[in-house]
Amino acid sequence: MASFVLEILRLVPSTSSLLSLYASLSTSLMLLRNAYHEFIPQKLESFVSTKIKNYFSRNKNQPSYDTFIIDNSWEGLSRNKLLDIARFYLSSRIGPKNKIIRIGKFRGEKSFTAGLVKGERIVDVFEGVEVSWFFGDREMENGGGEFFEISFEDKYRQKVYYEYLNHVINTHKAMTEEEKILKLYSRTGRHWESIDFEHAATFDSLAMDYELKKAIMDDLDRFLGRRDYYRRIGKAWKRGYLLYGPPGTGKSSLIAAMANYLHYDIYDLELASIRSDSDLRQAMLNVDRKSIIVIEDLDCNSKVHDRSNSDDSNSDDSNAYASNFTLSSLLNCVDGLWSSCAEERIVVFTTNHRQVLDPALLRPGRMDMHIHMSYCTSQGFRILASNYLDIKDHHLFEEIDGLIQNMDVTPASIAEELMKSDDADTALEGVLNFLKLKKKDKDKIEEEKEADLC
Ligand SMILES: Nc1ncnc2c1ncn2[C@@H]1O[C@H](COP(=O)(O)OP(=O)(O)OP(=O)(O)O)[C@@H](O)[C@H]1O
Repeated sequence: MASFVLEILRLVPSTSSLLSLYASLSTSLMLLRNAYHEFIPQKLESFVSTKIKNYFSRNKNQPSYDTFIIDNSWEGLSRNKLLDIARFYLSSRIGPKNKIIRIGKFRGEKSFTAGLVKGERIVDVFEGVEVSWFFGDREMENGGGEFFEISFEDKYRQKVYYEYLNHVINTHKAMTEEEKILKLYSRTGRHWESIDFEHAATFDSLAMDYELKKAIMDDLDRFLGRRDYYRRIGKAWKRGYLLYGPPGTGKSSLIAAMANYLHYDIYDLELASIRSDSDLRQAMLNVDRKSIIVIEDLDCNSKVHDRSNSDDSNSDDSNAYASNFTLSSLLNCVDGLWSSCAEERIVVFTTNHRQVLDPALLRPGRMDMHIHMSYCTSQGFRILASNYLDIKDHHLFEEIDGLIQNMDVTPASIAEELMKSDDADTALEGVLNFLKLKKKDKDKIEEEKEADLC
């Protein structure tokens, strides 16, 4: 027995040999760790450790999550529309769990609007799948700024990608179409900003001849119903109108009537605010579908004046009118290659003096329809009387008709007279006196001219 114990003791390593084994083992481990950090890139290292963590967390029945990011860091000119869609969609998903929310009440809206605050999270449930949204803001680098993060269990990746995101887009579409309040956009800096557009003008209230009015409405109807036609003939689905005529003949009113008729938003593009060709392209590309882009008072923009009457015609670059943008760039956005990047929209140019515009803008095919906004006619006057006084006939109509036909008076000035009284007799007397005064002035000028000739 004693010899057996002695044998066992001999086999057990001594304390010193155990210590030296421990020392060599820990040295090897340290060397291994240093080599791992030195030769394995950090990205690969974190990938491996995430995978290991995921593996163990799965084994502990803890789900792993995937994340989609919606931001504006994409290369290119146009804004990521999913940002706006997400913001709008989430405003309808804000619930009691959100401790801090933004609230506001805006023109045209019956109740409050709620919005997410940056740094807040919101959980949406889609067909039993929990989707967590985070609204954040990065430094403004690479057009970054605001962003959304959508996180969900990785096993629902396909569902979120193919079904949930479409659900978000479709819900946004249905919400905006259902309670669509038209918007009037203008540019501040490099961005479009909007306010609610509540102009009451309609084709019914427009004082212009019936035939012209009908021709415009028919043209718009044809445009709306011709999506496939435009595809077939290989043209972008858009339409251009040039409205020309003296101030106060209703050019802006016609644009408002068109927007109300089509239910399109208006984008008011001031050429004076455009800084370069790329700025112009960016402005045009960031216009949504179902919109009217309005470029008013073209004659006030030196860049679009008739080149044949301009000193610039002798310059090296005959297209460059000023330091900001070129006419060719404008034309390109209207009906060139750039115009085909956006569809279902209408471009309206207005001018008080068509004759000073560059012929390139006026050549056939450039603008689909040239609409002359004329001085007030008898038909126009009847419409104004019906709008302002709610009357279809009056004993003064004939005398007023006789004067209006031979004079250059704008619908705006007749409208101003009609607004002076709610009483039809008084208001029409006012119109008559105004016209008689105008006629007197006109006769005097003609007499003076004749005298000069003699
Ligand atoms: N054809 C019209 N039908 C009905 N109202 C009109 C018409 N023309 C002018 N008015 C009235 O006159 C006001 C001014 O008209 P509007 O601004 O549409 O004219 P405009 O041609 O766009 O003028 P400008 O060239 O100065 O911008 C309108 O608010 C409207 O009340």
